[in-house]
Amino acid sequence: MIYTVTLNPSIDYIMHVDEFNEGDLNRANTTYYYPGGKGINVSRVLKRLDVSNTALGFIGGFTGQFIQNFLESEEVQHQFIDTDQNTRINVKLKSNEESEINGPGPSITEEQQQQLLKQVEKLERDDYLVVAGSIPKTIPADFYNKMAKRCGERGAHFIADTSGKALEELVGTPTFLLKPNHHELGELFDTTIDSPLKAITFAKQLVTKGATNVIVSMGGDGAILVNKDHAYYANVPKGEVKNSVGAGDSVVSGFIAGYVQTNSLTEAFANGVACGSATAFSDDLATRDFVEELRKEIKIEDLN
Ligand SMILES: Nc1ncnc2c1ncn2[C@@H]1O[C@H](COP(=O)(O)OP(=O)(O)OP(=O)(O)O)[C@@H](O)[C@H]1O
Ligand SMILES: O=P(O)(O)OC[C@@]1(O)O[C@H](CO)[C@@H](O)[C@@H]1O
Repeated sequence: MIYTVTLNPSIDYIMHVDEFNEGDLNRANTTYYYPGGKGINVSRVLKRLDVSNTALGFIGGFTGQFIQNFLESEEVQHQFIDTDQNTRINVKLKSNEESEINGPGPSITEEQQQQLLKQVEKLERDDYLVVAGSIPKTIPADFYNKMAKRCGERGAHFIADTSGKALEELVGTPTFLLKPNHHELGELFDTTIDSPLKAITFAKQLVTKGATNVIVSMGGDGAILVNKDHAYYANVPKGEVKNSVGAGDSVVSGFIAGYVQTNSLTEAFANGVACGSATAFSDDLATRDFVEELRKEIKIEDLN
């Protein structure tokens, strides 16, 4: 089974405003409400790719109820832990530029954290656990490490898509896949990643320190996948970017779907990139047909 973890889910409130003027009354012409949080996005896209999975994490209040109803309407399984407080609402403002305001989210008690760790202890050999998103302030920054350790003990694959202190804490911990974008990788090593070759250099350091595979997505400039034997580069398809929210998460979904369906890392990587672009070129998340269409445009090169 594949499990995703979202410690701080959200309703993503998407507002399209023709021309946003700071300090003025602005009126949106279209708005959308989607369940959000990186793990939940990974779950929704996996389901669209016919890969059954279960979403874990903390959820609460009327906003949490909306997310659960939405996931049920899409037949995404979930086993969330109730937080008593409202799940946050993140505002995604789409005008000439894309701006985001993410809420802090509810407080998570020590007891609730233990409940989640207990769920992870039930994982079985060859299961997958995907942790994705930031760690809220009330949870220690090394919380993902505790999950990674439990996965290791159970023989399950641990995958992380996170940034900042949470990513820093994971360096040196055995992981099946880390998926930073080039900004997050640059921040980790206090440098600017401005080319695939530079991304490969720093991704290799993560491999040396315990990551089996590292994918670095670089928006419209392609992506790399590095492991101890290879350094692959993938181009991205051409198209109009409508929505970058969830594009990185979709890379993770496409990779996992490709890997469990074909057992080939290069096929998984290409599928991941196709899936990221299918989301970037859509209003909501990628659909299976669109991923298949874009997959044909992606070529993988081994740069090692
Ligand atoms: N301009 C683009 N053209 C084609 N594909 C794109 C473009 N921008 C993003 N993508 C697709 O989305 C994927 C993820 O993009 P990016 O590297 O920006 O990740 P991210 O910053 O983690 O995403 P997110 O916005 O979800 O946090 C890319 O690997 C690619 O497949
Ligand atoms: O605050 P975090 O956890 O860093 O990011 C949360 C978030 O911005 O990431 C997703 C897109 O990747 C959105 O659905 C969600 O609103």
